Amino acid sequence: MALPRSQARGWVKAAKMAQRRRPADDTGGPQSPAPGSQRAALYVHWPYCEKRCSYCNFNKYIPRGVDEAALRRCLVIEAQTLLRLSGVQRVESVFFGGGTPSLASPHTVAAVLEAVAQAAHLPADSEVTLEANPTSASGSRLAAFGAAGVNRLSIGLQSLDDTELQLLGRTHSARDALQTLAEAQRLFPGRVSVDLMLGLPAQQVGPWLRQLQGLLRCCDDHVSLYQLSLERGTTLFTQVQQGALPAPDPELAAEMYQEGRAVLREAGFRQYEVSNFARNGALSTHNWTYWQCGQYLGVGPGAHGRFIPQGAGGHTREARIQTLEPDSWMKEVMLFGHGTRRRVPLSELELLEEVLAMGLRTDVGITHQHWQQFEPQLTLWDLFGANKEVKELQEQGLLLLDHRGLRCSWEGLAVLDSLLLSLLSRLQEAWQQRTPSSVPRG
Ligand SMILES: C[S@@+](CC[C@H](N)C(=O)[O-])C[C@H]1O[C@@H](n2cnc3c(N)ncnc32)[C@H](O)[C@@H]1O
Ligand code: SF4
Repeated sequence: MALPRSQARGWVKAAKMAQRRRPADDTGGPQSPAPGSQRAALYVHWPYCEKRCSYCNFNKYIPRGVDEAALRRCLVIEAQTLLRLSGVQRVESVFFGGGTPSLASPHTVAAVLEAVAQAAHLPADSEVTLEANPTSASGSRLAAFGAAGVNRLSIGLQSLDDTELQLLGRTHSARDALQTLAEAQRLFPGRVSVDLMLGLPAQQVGPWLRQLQGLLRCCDDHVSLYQLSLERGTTLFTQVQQGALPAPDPELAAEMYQEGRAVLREAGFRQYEVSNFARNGALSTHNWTYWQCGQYLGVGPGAHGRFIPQGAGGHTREARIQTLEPDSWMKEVMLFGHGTRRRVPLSELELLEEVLAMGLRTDVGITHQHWQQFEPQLTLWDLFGANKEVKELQEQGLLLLDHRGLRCSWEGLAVLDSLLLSLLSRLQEAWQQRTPSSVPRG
């Protein structure tokens, strides 16, 4: 029986949501923590923002007053607990995301890093990224974050057009954003990323491309392009629903994306993932771990993690989700040492679906060696070598299956969602055809 399309779509969405770095070379990726190894990446969620942006439905809160000392204590305790539960001994990267982590005090960032370094090995050259909003990232604050251990910045520029920034409910102007970008590059040369959105209501291809070209004249070596996803419950969604704003046009958004990636390629950027572009090897090590299905620990309200807990048979990887609301999360951390709200053991098939959906987001795709780490018996050739739909996708020049493994072509990467539906269906079909005795354990 094939995978129901609705379930396959769930995976496509999950893989997209995971958008969110030591380079190897300009064709491969960084080494990611292997499945079940004692290495992991660590994500820390700062749950507060100054103001709600009109499009954002991330787990964030507008505080009346933050007891930062208490929050810091809880982040430290939870990081220590999850490192102990996972048996992780080496942390390859740390990512402070949010919310707006550039609103945190650099002291909080330093305290979390110190706790991680005490509980595990945190190599001196580990990538430590902070998401920064222009309004809370003055030069002196960025320098203080650098002194606290941050060595990479991801700046939420979103647009270089003040009218669009107002529509998005951002607290900064294009000028603020460019000033922050210049200061960031002075302090973290070669390690500054910018997020640019596309597909906004009423946005046109030409002006947006001129924004991108303007950005390329002053940006560093990493750019993320995010297509607006109109999320229920946001102000923007209501404005569109009530007719106050035109609905984003998916065809225009697709055109912006196609033209944008061509402009970035022309400027020497490698599209190493569906939304991410880097030159001079400036890939995100941390995000690479997600796409390669390495282990990661998620610390803070609403953070997600994937790791094999020690002592519970030691084989099954779990998806962990921390309690969303900061005050409830803090109470749980003080009581239990962590605020894990849900632990979901991943079946072997679910893990393979993740390997497929996440790996194909990258230009490297899934190498045979990588696949074998997760599934030693059923090879990529066994699965897809004789499949009619896969053959058709290869003939259309969208997919490649060869001695290296399975990956999208340049054209295929732009339409990954439609390819994934067929591939995930084929994986589930093959899985169900196996006799129970041939299903590997571990
Ligand atoms: C959740 S924010 C956190 C970092 C920071 N607070 C900021 O605003 O830049 C991370 C990125 O997610 C993207 N994002 C958030 N909501 C989105 C949406 N509805 N559609 C597309 N991208 C979105 C934005 O581009 C943003 O840069
Ligand atoms: S986009 Fe960033 S700043 Fe805006 S509400 Fe979301 S997390 Fe906060």
